[in-house]
Amino acid sequence: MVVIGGGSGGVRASRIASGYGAKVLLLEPQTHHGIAPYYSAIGGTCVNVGCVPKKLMVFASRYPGVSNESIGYGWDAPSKGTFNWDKFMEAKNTEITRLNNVYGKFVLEPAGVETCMGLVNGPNKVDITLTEDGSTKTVTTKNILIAVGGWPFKPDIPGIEHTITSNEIFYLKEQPKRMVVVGGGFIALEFAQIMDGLGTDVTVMYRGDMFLRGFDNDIRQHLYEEMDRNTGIDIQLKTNPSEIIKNEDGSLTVVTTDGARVECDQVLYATGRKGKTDKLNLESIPELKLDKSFIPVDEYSKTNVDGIYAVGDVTNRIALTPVALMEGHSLADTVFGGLDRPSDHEYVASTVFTTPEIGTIGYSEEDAATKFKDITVYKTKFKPMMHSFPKSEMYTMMKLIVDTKTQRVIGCHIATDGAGEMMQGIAIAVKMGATKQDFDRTIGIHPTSAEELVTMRTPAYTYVDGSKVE
Ligand SMILES: Cc1cc2nc3c(=O)[nH]c(=O)nc-3n(C[C@H](O)[C@H](O)[C@H](O)COP(=O)(O)OP(=O)(O)OC[C@H]3O[C@@H](n4cnc5c(N)ncnc54)[C@H](O)[C@@H]3O)c2cc1C
Ligand SMILES: NC(=O)c1ccc[n+]([C@@H]2O[C@H](COP(=O)([O-])OP(=O)(O)OC[C@H]3O[C@@H](n4cnc5c(N)ncnc54)[C@H](O)[C@@H]3O)[C@@H](O)[C@H]2O)c1
Repeated sequence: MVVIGGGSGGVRASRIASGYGAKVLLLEPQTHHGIAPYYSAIGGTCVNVGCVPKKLMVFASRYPGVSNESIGYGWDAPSKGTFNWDKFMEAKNTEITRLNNVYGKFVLEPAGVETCMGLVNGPNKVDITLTEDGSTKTVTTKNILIAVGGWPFKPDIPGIEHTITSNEIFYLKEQPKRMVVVGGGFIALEFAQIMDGLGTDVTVMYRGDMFLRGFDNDIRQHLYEEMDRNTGIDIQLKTNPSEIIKNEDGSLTVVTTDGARVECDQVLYATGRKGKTDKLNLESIPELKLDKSFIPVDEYSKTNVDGIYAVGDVTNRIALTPVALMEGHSLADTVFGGLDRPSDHEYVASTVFTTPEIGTIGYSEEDAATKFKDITVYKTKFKPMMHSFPKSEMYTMMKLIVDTKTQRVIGCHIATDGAGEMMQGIAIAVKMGATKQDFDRTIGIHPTSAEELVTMRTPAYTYVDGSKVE
């Protein structure tokens, strides 16, 4: 098998397939992270310009909040300190280089990885351009796995070339003093909060009524209120830029469709990602079905052409690292391990690493009411001990959505500190099919916020035949 793309899905599929005795060649343009044109390297988006460096920035951004609250716990007013962008970025780069080296030793060396661009050239042929010297060769193979991931999408408006994406933010030479973030998904909200925490003046522009479309509505509203009250972020809903103007002093002016103007130093576009298929020479397999930039696959990650598979973000299923890992693993188990392993995308938990974090699994209240018709909703909002003692106005929200007929918990949504860590355990229970009674007979851990999940006894309201009954 030739695997094009050494990210989460490609690396996992390669390792498992070669464990079954398959001859695998894995292609990736860089051994180490770095700026344009690739940004990514072995390990993929997650390790180089995604989950990992992002989470390091999340950690960095939360110290001022902790320091502020410490006053309520009896600490004399701690110095606010200043954030040193250069120092952080240097340490971040060293850490990502360390991870690249780990991949080199444990993935590149044993798995026969070529550092090169791979381009398909028909159903069983891949052209390889070596990164080192630009020389080319062609290999023939029984199976091709396309695991090239995604790339940021930016709408085509005047001045868009002056803006950055999540790729560039990890390599900015200096911390912007003022920043506009465009979008209302995971990346926009995470970076808005990161940069606010680090001391940048942030404006979020989201074109819709409320950000995080598709998430539970109460949780979206809750996050909005928490961000509005506890951060300096100027959240502008129903707002979309129409033009970006570069001024003589290097600053930028964002002009919105309703004529407003916001001055800033950087504009971060986080308006979604497309599949990175544009330079893959897919024209060489005209029979291969595409859905715009994405490659549709069946539950076994097989395309409509025999011997060609795709996993991860490029398939436009669920764009998360653990999902790409599962897809790559299942594919290798099925094709090389003789097992029947369809990918399983039901009840996948995820977390938006804002403050508070938004941990979620299963159906939102709105989707559950449409699909299951009769549901029972349990809901709580409270000030957790950690924030109530220092008199901070920071609230937690937790919701359980239960299928009334079977009593199965079909959705759980948590907005609180550490929701990601909390949600992983809940995800096991929900995936196993736990009922509300299973939650009820589980003894809480005291004193925690999480114990609320097993002590919510009275329904907030129900839905009967899809309609809300208070
Ligand atoms: C800013 C950001 C933050 C994120 N945070 C999280 C998070 O907290 N949690 C989470 O679960 N997910 C997160 N994600 C999503 C996660 O990174 C992706 O879902 C995951 O990396 C997808 O894996 P993949 O294998 O499909 O592709 P990728 O990891 O993108 O790997 C694809 C690889 O293919 C290589 N490639 C592309 N074209 C070619 C070619 N022609 N030849 C050879 N190689 C090629 C690329 O260089 C790349 O390294 C984040 C994403 C971003 C952008
Ligand atoms: N914590 C995590 O697990 C995490 C973090 C980051 C990214 N991710 C993954 O990466 C994916 C991509 O993240 P993302 O934030 O780029 O995408 P997204 O799909 O989550 O959000 C894109 C946002 O841009 C808006 N948008 C789209 N086109 C627009 C346009 N023309 N003008 C204005 N706004 C526009 C959308 O309304 C949406 O709010 C996520 O869906 C997620 O699966 C996960």
